Amino acid sequence: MKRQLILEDGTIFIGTGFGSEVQSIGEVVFNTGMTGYQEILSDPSYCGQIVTLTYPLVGNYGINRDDFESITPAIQGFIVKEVCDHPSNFRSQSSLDEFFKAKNIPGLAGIDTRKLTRIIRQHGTLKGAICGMDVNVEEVVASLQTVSLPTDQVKQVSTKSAYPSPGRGHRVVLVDFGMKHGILRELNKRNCDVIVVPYNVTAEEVLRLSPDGIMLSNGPGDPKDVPEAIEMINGVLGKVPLFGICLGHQLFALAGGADTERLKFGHRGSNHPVKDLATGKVAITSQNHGYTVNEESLNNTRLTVTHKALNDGTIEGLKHLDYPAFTVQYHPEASPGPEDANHLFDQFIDMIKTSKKVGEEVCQNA
Ligand SMILES: NC(=O)CC[C@H](N)C(=O)O
Repeated sequence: MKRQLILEDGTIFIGTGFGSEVQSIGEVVFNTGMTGYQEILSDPSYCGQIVTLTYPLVGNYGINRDDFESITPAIQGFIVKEVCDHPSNFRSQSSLDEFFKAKNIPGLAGIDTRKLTRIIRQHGTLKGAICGMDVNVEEVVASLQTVSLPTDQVKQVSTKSAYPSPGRGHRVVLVDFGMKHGILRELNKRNCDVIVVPYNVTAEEVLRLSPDGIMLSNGPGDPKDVPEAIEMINGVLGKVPLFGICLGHQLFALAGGADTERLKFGHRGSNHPVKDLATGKVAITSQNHGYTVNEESLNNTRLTVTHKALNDGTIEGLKHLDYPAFTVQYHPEASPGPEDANHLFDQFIDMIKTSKKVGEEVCQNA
């Protein structure tokens, strides 16, 4: 069935609908990954957004049991050049069409997604609506121009209550701002005794769980929409080693007194080069973010830049000068994407071990 994408600047793309036939609106963003569509569409950081892929044929290996990054996708819509109706893979359980119907998410195929991407690159991220052909386009454009999108995305996707993911190793409190399951998998692989907690947990509640380390997850939206997390981070900083990813990195920066700002069209893909300023080594990383830390705002803080993006020079990593705490803007858990940065989870575990050792020595000398 014919359906369309209407952008707030009045551009229209007419294609064929798949999945649900509901009308939806959201921020239209593009991802340049050549594979990994299941992880992308189930990454909670895309909550409230309509995602388009620049890779032209999507759905070939279907949807399987194993590759989800969350239980239910939080995207507002999915736009591809060509959707595969008959996936072929031993793991495939359903096609994209069947999956999106079951999840009540609209899809649009048959449009020039690279042209759409160029428009977004030129104008910056735009709001858009996926709808049928029977709407009044002028009215839709006018409402897109005036509507404000929700700001409670983190609340929508974070866990409602704490739950354990037990292990025999270090206890890690993982603050779920819209966590990709890949982060939990990486901690589990390292035998961590993980407790996942909601986004609005207080510092006291975190410390009462006696963590050896605190992990701040990725998540959707503007970091400034989560002030309770900034307060929590300041309450735990210096008391327990801390590692943050993506939204966790941005919140760490805000807690440290720095500022964040919106990027024109964001970084979303699986091949973003990032330089480690200490070693000069470049990692190819998986990324999905629309905000970044403002470099000048770091001037009077105790935070220092550890990593930079090679494409546009934006900040990709920070560490605290006084406390065991570091964060990255990119995704060391990949899912999807290259695993060049996976060692950062080991660095976190090493930081926990060192802190424990220092703590023991202090106790012995007391
Ligand atoms: N993946 C993330 O955690 C994204 C962080 C934030 N929502 C941004 O878009 O910049």
